[in-house]
Amino acid sequence: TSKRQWSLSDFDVGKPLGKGRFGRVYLAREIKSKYIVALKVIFKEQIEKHGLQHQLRREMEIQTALRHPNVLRLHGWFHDNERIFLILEYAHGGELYRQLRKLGHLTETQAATYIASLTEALLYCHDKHVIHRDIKPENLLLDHEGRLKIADFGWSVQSRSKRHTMCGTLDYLAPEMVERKAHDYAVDNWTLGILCYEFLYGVPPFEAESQMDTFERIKKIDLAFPSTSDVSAEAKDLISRVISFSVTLDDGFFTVLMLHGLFVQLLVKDSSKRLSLEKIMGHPWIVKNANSMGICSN
Ligand SMILES: COc1ccc(/C=N/Nc2[nH]nc(C)c2C(=O)Nc2cccc(NC(C)=O)c2)cc1
Repeated sequence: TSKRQWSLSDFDVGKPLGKGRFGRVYLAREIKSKYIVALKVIFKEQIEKHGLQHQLRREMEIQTALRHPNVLRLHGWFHDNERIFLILEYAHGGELYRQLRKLGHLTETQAATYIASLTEALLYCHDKHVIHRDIKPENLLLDHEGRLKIADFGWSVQSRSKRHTMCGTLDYLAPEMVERKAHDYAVDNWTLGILCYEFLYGVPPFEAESQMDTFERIKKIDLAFPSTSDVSAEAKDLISRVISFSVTLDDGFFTVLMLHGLFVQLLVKDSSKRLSLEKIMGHPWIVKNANSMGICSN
């Protein structure tokens, strides 16, 4: 379908699903096939104002090329004078963030299933040399079966529901990002550790009063597990291993030459160390708790 020339007249546009910084997302049905999609409308003027044309084109090329059950499909796109329309896969369950807020925290089966799905999606993306860099609960959607879908390659959609200041939050930034070091595949791994913690405890591990405090906590890897929660030792082992692994990568295997504040070069001495994603898939907590189909009833 992505080869066809689409236009707005091909669709019945339905209710708005949510608002974005650059436009809105609507439920829509392709008239001929009756196929339900999510139509994301982006205003060209907004994109031009922020000089994001090339980034948008790159994100669209990436997402069109990715085919994976845990990556939201971009079926195609079209534009008129003032708007760009993205024809996206519709995920009935909406943002995982909303489910997490509603439930407070997830069961170990749910958390392990989502982490396994995310890891498989990241293995696929990294295999295609795509680094998402922006994985947070707001960018994770659920389909009608509860299957996780990574959405928004680079575009965060402001949901209509009350939202924690995701765009401003530093909670998910890995140390190399916080210290403005070149990010790399390890960033996505790091974010998995953050998300796993948030799935099980309901809050990200380095949440703090101010941004500066969060900065400091990330740099020091000030990771604490509340004794009140009955989270299994295996889960804590996975979280601390993934987070400390990323830092090890940062300290031991990354040599980032920074001159005059510019990134000069990123040398990964031992690229085999990067494959921590496989290690996540083989971790006892994942093997024991994750649903192999990537689906788990609430
Ligand atoms: C407000 O309650 C909602 C419940 C479910 C949805 C489902 N959205 N599903 C989507 N499929 N493909 C895309 C793209 C989307 C989407 O962007 N959803 C979206 C956008 C903005 C905010 C929200 N908010 C929530 C709570 O899911 C969802 C959207 C809103």
